[in-house]
Amino acid sequence: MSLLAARQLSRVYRSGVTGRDRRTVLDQVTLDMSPGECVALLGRSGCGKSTLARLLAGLEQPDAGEVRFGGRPLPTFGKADWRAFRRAVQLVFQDPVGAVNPRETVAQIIAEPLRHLRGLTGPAAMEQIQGLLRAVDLPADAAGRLPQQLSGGQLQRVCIARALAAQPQLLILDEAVSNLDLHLQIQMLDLFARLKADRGVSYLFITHDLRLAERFCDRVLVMDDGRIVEETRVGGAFALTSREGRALQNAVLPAMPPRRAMAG
Ligand SMILES: Nc1ncnc2c1ncn2[C@@H]1O[C@H](COP(=O)(O)OP(=O)(O)OP(=O)(O)O)[C@@H](O)[C@H]1O
Ligand code: NI
Repeated sequence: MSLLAARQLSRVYRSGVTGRDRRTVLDQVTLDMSPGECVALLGRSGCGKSTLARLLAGLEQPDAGEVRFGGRPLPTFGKADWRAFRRAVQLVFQDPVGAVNPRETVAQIIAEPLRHLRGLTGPAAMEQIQGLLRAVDLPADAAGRLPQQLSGGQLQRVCIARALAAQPQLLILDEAVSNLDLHLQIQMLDLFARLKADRGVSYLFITHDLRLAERFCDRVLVMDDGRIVEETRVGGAFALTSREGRALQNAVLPAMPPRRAMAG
């Protein structure tokens, strides 16, 4: 069974006054995610990871190819199907400031998907909001604050809570934990791992840190210049062999805490 799949997905951005300058940002990308699977997507800045994430989430249309959800191509969806898709596939962006309305409180931000996607309002919604804030390690009184009253890392966790509020089947994390300190990154990954174990949630985890990918994911995809150039299962001493993959394995990164700290 396929949860979300991309078939020969291409995206070309046009620029210049006449739109004559064309840049192929995604070049026939094909991938398949199974329910409950956790896939890491790595590759240098500008290789097309975020573009692929937006296409998979249905936020942008491909120039060629298609995205399929549960075996059906997205363009054939009716209105009710779109709502179900919105609920099933959530995306968290790297920049939390651009992803929220600055005039809404944290509670209002998280209440949005609860109301629109799950039909929850009033005390039932408030209870969910408090539970979600606890899950992302924010204090209960954060509910009444505005985005500008939070740190970048706190606002990022609000965005994660908002995505979780939909109870998605697939969470696309576009460097969604990269701006958090390592301790919090691991805490969030523990939370995601629990949701994976308890509810079978799947993840597309976009990162620059191969070690986090290795700890958290079942499979690693390496992108280079709009293509997936390498794919490998995680486990044992796996080696990446593409030019990009080798660069990732040789990257010098800050020290990780010991593995048992992951569970804590
Ligand atoms: N809306 C757009 N119009 C034109 N070009 C774009 C647009 N969005 C992205 N690009 C270009 O497409 C390429 C891929 O961008 P993308 O953001 O997908 O890369 P990325 O792998 O996510 O990079 P990063 O690791 O820095 O986030 C880049 O060269 C970028 O400049
Ligand atoms: Ni990106």
